Amino acid sequence: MPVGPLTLAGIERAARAQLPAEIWDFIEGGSEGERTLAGNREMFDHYALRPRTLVDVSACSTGTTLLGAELGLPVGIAPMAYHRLVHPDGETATARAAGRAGALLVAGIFASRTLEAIAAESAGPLWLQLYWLRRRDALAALVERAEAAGFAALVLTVDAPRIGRRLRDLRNGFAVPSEIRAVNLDPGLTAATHRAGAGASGIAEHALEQFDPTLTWADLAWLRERTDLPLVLKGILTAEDARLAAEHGVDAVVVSNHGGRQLDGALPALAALPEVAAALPPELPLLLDGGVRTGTDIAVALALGARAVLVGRPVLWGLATGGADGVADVLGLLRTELEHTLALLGRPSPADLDRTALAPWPVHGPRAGQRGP
Ligand SMILES: Cc1cc2nc3c(=O)[nH]c(=O)nc-3n(C[C@H](O)[C@H](O)[C@H](O)COP(=O)(O)O)c2cc1C
Ligand SMILES: CCCCCCC(=O)C(=O)O
Repeated sequence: MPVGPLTLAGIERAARAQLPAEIWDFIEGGSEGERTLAGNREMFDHYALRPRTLVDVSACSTGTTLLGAELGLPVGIAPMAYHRLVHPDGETATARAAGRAGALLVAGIFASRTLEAIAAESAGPLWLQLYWLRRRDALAALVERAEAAGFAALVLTVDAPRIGRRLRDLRNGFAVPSEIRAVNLDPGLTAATHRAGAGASGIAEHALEQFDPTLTWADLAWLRERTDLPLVLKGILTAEDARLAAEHGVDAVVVSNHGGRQLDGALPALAALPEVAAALPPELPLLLDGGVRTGTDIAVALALGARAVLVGRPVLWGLATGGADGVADVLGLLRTELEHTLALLGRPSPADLDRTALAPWPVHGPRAGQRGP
């Protein structure tokens, strides 16, 4: 009897085999030389775990709380545009799987299913990610709809005044197929997304037209005036910006370099985590995304100060290969791996993880291909 994938890498292989090359490139790719994309993964190799023994681990739990909500595991689904690129059900299937697992779902402003349909399928905490659009009326309308649909927080992405130079998309002349739309936005607003010639990217063209690059800290007040929902900033990589975020009263911060898709050469997310954690008041929830692929990775991020992690591409791999069941497989594997890690590390719950769980990885040299069978 065939055994299903035992790691996210197995699901990745299956997704790659079935997706059209230009969609694969859009999902997997980073910007420019993809150094930050690679660095996100490599940074996890800098840490070793320090297991404690003779600890009762008969009842390990992966649960945590985040902005007042209970999570079954300290994992959320990162906001990603257009889930329908990989599966006809799109974000509603993702929402179903997140709810089943007790994971957070951060729906993207460029979701390809409506906010209301996503909320109807969602049984767990649901946040909405926003870009700072020039058309502030469209943003205000979205905030209102998100509140009405039961979204519990807003996530403003602050690392994308424009889209990074994604060479794969430029080579492919990538444009989003016209039948897949950002249905929560006016079609006039997103038209450029669907056109691109050779050497151009519809995504980048769209962002140049619609994203407002004048966004500064002072603009956060505009959002605050329109909603009582908690405000989360995504895309913070420095202590300076973490301090400013706290001073401006944000409710949580996501350490992120956008999965290596924006500023190439930017710090790997895990490398930025310690300085951001040190700069924030301890009660302010901190999340990390970028390169999280195993339960061990989650444990390392939590030990360095994250309350939870967001996972991006692997969710689209799962969605591509099995719809809601495929996403459930991804979240289930992460939970299984994290639970094993906690038990063998002698830290029975996420709250038991701190810097004492980590040491520098003591062996130098290339470890390529040593990630298991
Ligand atoms: C296909 C794709 C689309 C994305 N779309 C968005 C988006 O609309 N808004 C956003 O804030 N981040 C977006 N991201 C970035 C993710 O939220 C997240 O920061 C990143 O994927 C995390 O890294 P990982 O994929 O290595 O887990 C996107 C990422 C991918 C791969
Ligand atoms: C034209 C829509 C812009 C979508 C941007 C999605 C995104 O952030 C990404 O990383 O890709």
